[in-house]
Amino acid sequence: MTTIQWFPGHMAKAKREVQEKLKLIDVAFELLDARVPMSSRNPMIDDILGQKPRLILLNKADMADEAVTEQWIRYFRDQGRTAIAIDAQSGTGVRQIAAVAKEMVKEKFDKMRAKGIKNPRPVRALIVGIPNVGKSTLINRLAGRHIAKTGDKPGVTKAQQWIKVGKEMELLDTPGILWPKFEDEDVGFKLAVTGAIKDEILNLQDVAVYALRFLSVHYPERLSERYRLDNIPADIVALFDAIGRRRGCLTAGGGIDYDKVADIVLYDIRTEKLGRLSFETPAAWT
Ligand SMILES: Nc1nc2c(ncn2[C@@H]2O[C@H](COP(=O)(O)OP(=O)(O)OP(=O)(O)O)[C@@H](O)[C@H]2O)c(=O)[nH]1
Repeated sequence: MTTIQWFPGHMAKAKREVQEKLKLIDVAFELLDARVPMSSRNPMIDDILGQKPRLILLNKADMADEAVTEQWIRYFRDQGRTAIAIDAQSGTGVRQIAAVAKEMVKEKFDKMRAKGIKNPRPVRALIVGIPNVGKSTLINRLAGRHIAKTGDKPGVTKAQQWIKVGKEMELLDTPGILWPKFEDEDVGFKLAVTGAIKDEILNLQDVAVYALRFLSVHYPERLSERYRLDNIPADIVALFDAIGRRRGCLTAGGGIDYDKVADIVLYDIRTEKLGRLSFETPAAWT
């Protein structure tokens, strides 16, 4: 497993690498995490992709709140962009990608035909996204076989060739890896909550505090149900205590083991024990 350290030099290199690849392709697939579409977005993406046709793929939609994902699709549509929800792991939504991509580059290909090219080449595409957003999983899914290395931990993508996706599309087998806006603390927490950045990077209790505050406001009924709480204490320590007591997270001295509570809450979020959750809504971005 490689660990990506994002320093200014690395970011400049990553940008250059993506821009080199852009010369080879017709359409870019911007892969985002449907649960946190803004936090999983590269802050310079418009600058990096320029005028290249772009299809936004809201991945891991199986874990996101469906209603919120619909809002995001509308949000992007209002900005003149096309977004679709997919689940690269199970393949839901993946089959429509080639058709939508083809439609997006129709003008360019019509021009080729007008110049007398009868059978233009397949539409060429590149996947770009931050670490752990599902690039390798999607490449494998589109290829219909195992090509790219995937992993639970961030930073595992390797190897470059065209992969055939049906007759009409081909994909570069090495995705463009870009960085998130990690200087923003909120972004860091959201990426940590959804498991996109490694648990060693931020303090787990801090991440759990962030998650519980969010859930208390946006999904209180899920917390009540999961941890059998009659009411959700407004005080965060009281909430940790309540969950800790329910789950028997006690220290040797009989106090609450806050690390254990944090572990349980984050595990429950990441394994959908609290249901499908979205941690960002478009309302904050309009
Ligand atoms: N539930 C769910 N999990 C997914 C989906 N897509 C990918 N995953 C999981 O997310 C994790 C990361 O996926 P990868 O395909 O390795 O991500 P990547 O973007 O290639 O990661 P790097 O190699 O770090 O750049 C893996 O555990 C996948 O199984 C999805 O649509 N739904």
